[in-house]
Amino acid sequence: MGHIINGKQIAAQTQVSITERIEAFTAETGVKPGLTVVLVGEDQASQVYVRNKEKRAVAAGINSAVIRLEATTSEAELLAVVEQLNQAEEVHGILVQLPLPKTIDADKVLDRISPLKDVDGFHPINVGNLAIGKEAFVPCTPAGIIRLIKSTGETIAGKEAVVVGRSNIVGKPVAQLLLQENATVTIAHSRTTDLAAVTKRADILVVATGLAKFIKKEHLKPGAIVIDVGMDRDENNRLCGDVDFDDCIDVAGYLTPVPGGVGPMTITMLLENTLISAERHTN
Ligand SMILES: Nc1nc2c(c(=O)[nH]1)N[C@@H](CN(C=O)c1ccc(C(=O)N[C@@H](CCC(=O)O)C(=O)O)cc1)CN2
Repeated sequence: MGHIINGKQIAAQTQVSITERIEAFTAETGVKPGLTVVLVGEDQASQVYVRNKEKRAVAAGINSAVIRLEATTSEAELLAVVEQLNQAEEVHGILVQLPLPKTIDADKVLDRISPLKDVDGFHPINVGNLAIGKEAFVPCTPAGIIRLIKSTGETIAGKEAVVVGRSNIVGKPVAQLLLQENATVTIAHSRTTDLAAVTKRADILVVATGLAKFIKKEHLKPGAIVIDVGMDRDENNRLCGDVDFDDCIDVAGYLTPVPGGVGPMTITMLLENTLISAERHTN
């Protein structure tokens, strides 16, 4: 039976140490890290995530604000809000919650956020700096994934890592981070022929396909560390991941559950990025 990686517990422990660092930073500088989240529209899941971000930011000692805008907000109006936040001295981190309404070009908005306040790590300058190993804001979900892998105590250097999925938000950045940790990295995707032959090589398998219970035990190397980034619905409309947990738990060495795996780490890493940004903005 593989070990379950308890993301909820690791996120809570990590939040305690970030809170202590924020306390020390504020005591030394008199500055409270500031985070503003912009939420456009009524997407139910986004509302829950944004409320959780606000609650956890406040608990960590961050000055947290949420700007809620109507679903009918135009792209120009949203860009003007981002511009104001770029100029606001007390705001160290800006996050525009995704998805945005279809009437708004998300890339255009993300590109307008100052790269120095881009705590999501989605701005092309941060993406580029991450790729060439320079100082960058690291996207929160990929950063959390690396922490979860490290929590197993296994070394990453020299291991075969396979990432299934090539999105800009998870697949590509997590591959970059694994490469920085000296893993041998393969990115597989929907056009990969004989996926199981590729995933079976993986000592570390990160799955971000968006397909419910897509990865079965036949895809795994016995003992592998398996990180499930999926947030899908099963046949009973229950939240599940891209990995068939019940099928894989006896073959994997370590496996993240859904819920309670990668998701909780995303918000923790956002708090850390906000602290890092406040430190960089404060001399
Ligand atoms: N600007 C951004 N937008 C979005 C991001 C992001 O990183 N930046 N990620 C997701 C949503 N998200 C945070 O914003 C997020 C998703 C899920 C979780 C989480 O803790 N999930 C729980 C389950 C929750 C449930 O029951 O529905 C879990 O996995 O245990 C946290 C944050 C898209 N948008």
